Amino acid sequence: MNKAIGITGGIASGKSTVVDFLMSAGYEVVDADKLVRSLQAPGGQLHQAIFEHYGPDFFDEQNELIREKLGSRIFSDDKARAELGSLQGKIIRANLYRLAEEKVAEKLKDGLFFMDIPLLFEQNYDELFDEIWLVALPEGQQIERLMARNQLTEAEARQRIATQLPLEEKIKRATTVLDNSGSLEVLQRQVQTALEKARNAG
Ligand SMILES: CC(C)(COP(=O)(O)OP(=O)(O)OC[C@H]1O[C@@H](n2cnc3c(N)ncnc32)[C@H](O)[C@@H]1O)[C@@H](O)C(=O)NCCC(=O)NCCS
Ligand SMILES: Nc1ncnc2c1ncn2[C@@H]1O[C@H](COP(=O)(O)OP(=O)(O)OP(=O)(O)O)[C@@H](O)[C@H]1O
Repeated sequence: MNKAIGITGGIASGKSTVVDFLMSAGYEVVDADKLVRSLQAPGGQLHQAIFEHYGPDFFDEQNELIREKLGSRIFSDDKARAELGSLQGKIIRANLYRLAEEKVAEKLKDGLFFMDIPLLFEQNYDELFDEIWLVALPEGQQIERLMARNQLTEAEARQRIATQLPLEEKIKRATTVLDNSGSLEVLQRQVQTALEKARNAG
């Protein structure tokens, strides 16, 4: 039986960067956002429900969801975000649980299974994991990195961060905190240490 490790953190905190380290070290990592995107693609379990609720204006000529448009809608409106949660929540949850169950039973490097799952705490996925690694950084730096990566204004970046659980709350629920306020090398060393601990904990 593999050990399941959830990797989480606020928007633009550095989860994908941690995942890149793990994957280049040969570990398998399931990406929850990617799974959600496949469910939202034409023919996927969520596509029809989103189409019926939001209408054709939210889809392009290829019938693909215009993600930035739906993102702008839900990040600026609490009610719209809650609605999207009720529309998608159950199906996403069932698929993530199924995938985790499958992976935990597979033969994997060092008996470790990782899932990159941004909304782990907000949507209460804690019980799926033996360990939870939180990628953390001060809000000022998070805003800077988010603005640079997504070409957002400071107000837009702050608004997105405000839709997520505060960092202090996440720290309380994490088993390991990876501080990403320094260089990539410093982050990588913390990942190595966390990996050694996870392997030794059996
Ligand atoms: C609204 C959508 C279509 C926007 O797509 P887009 O490609 O612009 O963003 P992407 O999916 O890459 O998400 C980027 C980041 O935004 C944050 N985020 C996404 N959804 C939410 C939300 N409902 N509340 C708070 N933060 C969110 C996460 O940090 C995520 O990593 C998409 O984010 C979505 O369907 N969100 C719901 C996802 C969900 O419920 N996932 C559950 C398992 S993590
Ligand atoms: N230690 C670091 N120093 C400088 N920039 C960094 C560092 N770590 C990550 N970044 C940059 O910050 C941005 C956010 O990192 P990354 O994409 O890994 O975050 P994420 O948590 O996966 O984001 P999201 O969940 O929003 O997709 C990226 O542009 C990345 O290159």
